[in-house]
Amino acid sequence: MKEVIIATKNPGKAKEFEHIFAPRGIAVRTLLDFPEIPDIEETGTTFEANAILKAEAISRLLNRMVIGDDSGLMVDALEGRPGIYSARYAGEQKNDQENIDKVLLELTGLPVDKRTARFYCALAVAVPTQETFTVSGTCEGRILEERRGTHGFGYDPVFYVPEKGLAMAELSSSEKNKISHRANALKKLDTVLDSILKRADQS
Ligand SMILES: O=c1nc[nH]c2c1ncn2[C@H]1C[C@H](O)[C@@H](COP(=O)(O)OP(=O)(O)OP(=O)(O)O)O1
Ligand SMILES: [Mg+2]
Repeated sequence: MKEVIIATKNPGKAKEFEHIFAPRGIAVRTLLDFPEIPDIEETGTTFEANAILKAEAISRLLNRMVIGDDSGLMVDALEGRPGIYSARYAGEQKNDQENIDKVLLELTGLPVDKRTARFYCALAVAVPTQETFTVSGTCEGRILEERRGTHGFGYDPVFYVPEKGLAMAELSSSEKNKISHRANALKKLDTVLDSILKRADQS
């Protein structure tokens, strides 16, 4: 069976990649399957740079094709924050609930039309001996005043998706995986992924 390795330790991301790749007969492995691999420091200043850091570090280590995902929430009223700091917005402990609370606090009293935001996802594909490339995807929405829904992960409970009339965390995983920033980035890989997988198989 074909297999793709995603350089992530985030179980929420891992589930989404599995959901997206399984119907294509591609098994997903993540760093959760390689507990001995240490954290890759995200020292880049862009989502793309951090996705490349993760993908290339793990690709070198395993000598395999690896996809890195760096993603986050960009709030217009916060000049794009939390941005690349989304995971550690409320501190290095990387706590989703505390991160949400911090964003909600910063937006206290802000009217609906000023609460626009987007999710951003950069994917980097690193293949041994080849040049790494990146794609990106976004998903537009607004920050709610309170949490809604129990699905998904990260900031999903406070991210309202206007086209659905629901919070991201109220969508089923199938629905989220059709419209999310991650899904939109992956769509751009569609045309190249098969050939990459073939080449990666041979390497
Ligand atoms: O679909 C999403 N729905 C809700 N929140 C999301 C989503 N996608 C990213 N996010 C948030 C979670 C985390 O606060 C940050 C990602 O940070 P990011 O460094 O890319 O991932 P991470 O540290 O959790 O795992 P890893 O680096 O091992 O892939 O953005
Ligand atoms: Mg991270």
